[in-house]
Amino acid sequence: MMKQTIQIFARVKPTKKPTAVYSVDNEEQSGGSLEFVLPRDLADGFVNNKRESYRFRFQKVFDQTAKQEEIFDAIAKPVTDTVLAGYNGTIFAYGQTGSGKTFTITGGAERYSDRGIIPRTLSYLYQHFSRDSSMVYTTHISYLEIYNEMGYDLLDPRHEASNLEDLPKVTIREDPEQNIHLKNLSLQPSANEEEALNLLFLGDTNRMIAETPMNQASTRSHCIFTIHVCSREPGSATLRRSKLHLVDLAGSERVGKTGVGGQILTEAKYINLSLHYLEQVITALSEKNRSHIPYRNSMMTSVLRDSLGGNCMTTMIAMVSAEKKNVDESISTCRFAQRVGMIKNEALLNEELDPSLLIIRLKKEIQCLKEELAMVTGDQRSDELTQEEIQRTEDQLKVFLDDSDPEATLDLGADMRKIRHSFSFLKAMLLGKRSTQNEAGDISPVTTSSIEDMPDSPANRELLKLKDMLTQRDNEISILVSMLKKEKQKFQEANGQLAKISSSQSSLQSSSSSSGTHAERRIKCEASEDPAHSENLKLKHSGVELSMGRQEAFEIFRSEHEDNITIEDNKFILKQRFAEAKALGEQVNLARSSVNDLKKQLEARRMQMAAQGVVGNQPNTESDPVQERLCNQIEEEKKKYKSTFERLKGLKTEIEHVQHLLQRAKVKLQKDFQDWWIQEAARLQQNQCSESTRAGRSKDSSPRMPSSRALSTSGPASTSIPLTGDQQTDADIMAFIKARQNLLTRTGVINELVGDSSRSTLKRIVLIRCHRN
Ligand SMILES: Nc1ncnc2c1ncn2[C@@H]1O[C@H](COP(=O)(O)OP(=O)(O)OP(=O)(O)O)[C@@H](O)[C@H]1O
Repeated sequence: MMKQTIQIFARVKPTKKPTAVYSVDNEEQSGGSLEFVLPRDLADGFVNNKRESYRFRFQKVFDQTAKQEEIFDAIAKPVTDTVLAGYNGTIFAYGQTGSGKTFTITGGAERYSDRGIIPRTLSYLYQHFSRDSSMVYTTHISYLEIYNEMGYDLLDPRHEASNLEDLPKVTIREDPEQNIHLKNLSLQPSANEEEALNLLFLGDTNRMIAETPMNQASTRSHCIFTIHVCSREPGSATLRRSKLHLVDLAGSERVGKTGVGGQILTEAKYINLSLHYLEQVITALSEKNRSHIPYRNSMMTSVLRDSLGGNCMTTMIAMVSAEKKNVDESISTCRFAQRVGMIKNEALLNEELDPSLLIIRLKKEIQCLKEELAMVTGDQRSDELTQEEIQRTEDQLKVFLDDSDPEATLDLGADMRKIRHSFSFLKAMLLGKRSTQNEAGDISPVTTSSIEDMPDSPANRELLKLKDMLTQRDNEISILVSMLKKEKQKFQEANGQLAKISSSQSSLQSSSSSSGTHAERRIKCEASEDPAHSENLKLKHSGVELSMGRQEAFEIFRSEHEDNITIEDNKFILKQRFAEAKALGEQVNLARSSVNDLKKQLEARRMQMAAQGVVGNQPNTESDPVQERLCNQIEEEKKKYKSTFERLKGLKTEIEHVQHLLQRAKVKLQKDFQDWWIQEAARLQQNQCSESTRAGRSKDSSPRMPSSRALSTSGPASTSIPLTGDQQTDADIMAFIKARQNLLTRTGVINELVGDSSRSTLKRIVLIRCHRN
């Protein structure tokens, strides 16, 4: 059992804005401290107007310049190590909205170096698995989102096609031992790092898609990414099961300060309720002699029950902002952390016996006991042995007789039928042997015992000599066989290595070549400037194929979108990495063929030397400088090969990560465009309505674009639509307007006057179309 208080760390988010006066001190022996100094006027009102200085102790405080790698090394690595040893672990980030919780737990969306705790932990775990051959590991992933006290499975494949509300909710079940089980939360197997990262990406994308401007889920929901690790020694029935929860909590700001209404107020209240219950649990745990801990009050505290005061090694990261306007929230986050730091956890080694192996073992034991019991009670089986049982018993007997070990035993179980059959078999063997000796007309039927009776007889001496020779030959043969086996194994290992290299090389090369693998097609599509390819012309989540006008609007929207620079940067980085990977692949190839060449040379040289030895009738015992040189060169090339291969592997992980970032940015772009398009269409529609009403009232013709003209068949909404004169373009525009109008009339949106930004958008589409035509 490992006893430890919850470890608390603080991280200050980087900012360029004016900060409050604060200081970080990590020099102290017992840990670090973070101090805020408030001038009395700033302290007045919201914190405590009697105090000026607020000092909080942590295991360590990470100031604004801290890198993601440092955070992983200091915070996540020790917890992951305990998970590998079979204990449960939890890391959770707590702080106000925008303080960097997601950045710390998952990572930033722009750079590879911004990878957060989750992807780094996955890399670390799978590296460990591949190095540790003494254990067999299996891993599963689950990703739970808690939003408004409801649980959702972020890895549910239906996520993409359904609204959040229509998905099955994850619910809590408690068994009689008070263990928590989560119904409807899938456990996805992940055999390697790539699969695990894909699951993380899938969950994050699902979380983003479910988000609407009205429901900023990322801010208001809690997310728990759990890695389930199972390990066992090969052949052992003992299993170790441990879990690592990586938790990104909702923003912790107070409800009073949010000042919001309607739907958002409900959410804010819920979030605060949820965090409020978390605070209640923390308070109860930090108080001595509290017997009742109110875990059951909320879903999050129920799920994290083990992490809070239970069987788990838990770490909290308090995310603080040093900006002046956030100082009260930061102080309140630190205060919360101080209470969390008082909670003691007791982590147990999660060992259990594999149920299937246990069942087999128990069945065998029962069978033995039954047989023993039958023997003791005399309640023996009287039925005949089956043919199969007879055969097995005789085989066992032969093995026993052939075994030269005098200590060898014969285990027939407690079955008298088998014992009887064995004696009959032995008797038959003995009688058979005697009669063949007689038939062979031996002058005197010499038995083993008669030879042993005359130890000095010539026959006995001859026999002993032959026996010695036989043993000697046997030994020689076994030495030769084991040498042969070793050589064969070496050969197979070398072959396996080469196969691995060429397969990983070919996978990297094929992703970087133009042969059209999935990854490459993705990149090509991203990099394409042709609108017909650039976004596959489909909004995946709406299932709507883009019309030509909409494609063009999308192109403009994309070029002006804030994420466009990041996307372009990442495309550039990706191209560079592919080029690097290709070059490294070539280097690996080169090193490999050079090793092969050198090996051939060495082989030839050895044969040459052996031949010289035969000719000169003298084995050549002197060391050969040529062979030495060749061996050294092989070693050098091998080193080169190994280090290049490692770099290639690292590059592959980076390429996959950047591909994920790009894919995520693409989905976000499509989603933002979709929202913008709907908004623009609604505005345009409202504008049309108001203009037609005005036109109907005053019969006055409003100013129009030079190219516009009314369509006589299209009713009131079409009177001021800017048309181009091009039949296809105009038909496109009108079809869209009509569909929108129908939809909006049905949903009752057309009822107020708005500005004319939508018309300008349409104008832009029309102008582009005219320009292209
Ligand atoms: N250490 C950091 N270095 C660089 N950028 C950061 C850092 N921390 C946070 N950011 C940036 O600040 C912004 C807000 O961070 P983030 O989304 O992680 O906050 P959060 O606490 O998760 O917010 P929410 O509660 O809304 O989910 C993001 O754009 C993020 O990239």
